[in-house]
Amino acid sequence: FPPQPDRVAIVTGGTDGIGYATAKRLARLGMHVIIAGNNESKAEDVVSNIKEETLNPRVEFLYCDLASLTSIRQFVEKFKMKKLPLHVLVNNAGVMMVPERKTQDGFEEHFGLNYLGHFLLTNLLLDTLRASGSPGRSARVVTVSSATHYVGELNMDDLQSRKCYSPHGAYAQSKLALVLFSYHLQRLLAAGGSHVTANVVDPGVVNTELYRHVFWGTRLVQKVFSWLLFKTPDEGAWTSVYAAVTPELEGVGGRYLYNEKETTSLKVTYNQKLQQQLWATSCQMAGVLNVT
Ligand SMILES: NC(=O)c1ccc[n+]([C@@H]2O[C@H](COP(=O)([O-])OP(=O)(O)OC[C@H]3O[C@@H](n4cnc5c(N)ncnc54)[C@H](O)[C@@H]3O)[C@@H](O)[C@H]2O)c1
Repeated sequence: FPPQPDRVAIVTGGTDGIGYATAKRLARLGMHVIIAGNNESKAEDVVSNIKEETLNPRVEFLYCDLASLTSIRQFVEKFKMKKLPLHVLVNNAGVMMVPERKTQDGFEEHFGLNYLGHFLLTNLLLDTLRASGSPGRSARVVTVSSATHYVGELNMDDLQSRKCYSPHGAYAQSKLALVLFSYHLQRLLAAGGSHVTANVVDPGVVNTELYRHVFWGTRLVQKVFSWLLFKTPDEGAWTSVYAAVTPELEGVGGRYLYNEKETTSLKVTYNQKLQQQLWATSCQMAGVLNVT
């Protein structure tokens, strides 16, 4: 990929796993990388490791708890005080199959953190993204979903899974919502004529700590056969990095990417009415203006 010395990126969850590998790769390309995360205990080591390995001094950590709408707003305020442009936003952070619990604002955790947190973050950063994209050099929103979205169901009457909670179902719903979000965002951006694109990526099955809440048997398989069945975090980051910087995707949005190739997502994700419905509901939940 071409060097990106004058570009700025935010990577959520960039202290671990795929996010860490993504942040490091973008830093290696010369980007100013801001890691947005809640893992403060690791932040200092992570930042100094990336700086050392990439010889790029422009790597920093800014606290952002995606399970708190207030924290997200504070993060955006702090970021905006830096008066930096923003060329790439990687919505990467996530949790998987956690027991039933709620975010600070009372949303089911997968929905609230994986989906709604990124929905708010992206909305609050759209003005900066719009101002930073230019003809032939668009700003990019890259959202990390998962193949799990293929078995997801969006339950508009019970987005918080109150009637019946299944950790897998709630994770799948959050990843499905991210695909719908990304497609609708792309349509909004294109309709507004802005030089910002939105794509969604599936990293594949990657050997990270995301699996900490799954059944112990699966954990065992991960430990023993990771070399055979799982991608490394560096390999898992590849599609995110591709979507963030490849010249092949200049001006191109609304794609679902797996192994750096466009592929089709679940049929229902192309339902524009549902995309719009989810967007409108999310605006209410996150307290942002619905501009559609
Ligand atoms: N690992 C896989 O096989 C796989 C497969 C498909 C999709 N994904 C997706 O890739 C993304 C990255 O996952 P990973 O595998 O690197 O997992 P990981 O557990 O290694 O990393 C997740 C990151 O999210 C951050 N995070 C968690 N809660 C947060 C919060 N409240 N606020 C801010 N940050 C928070 C963590 O601190 C961590 O940095 C996730 O969105 C996940 O759904 C992973």
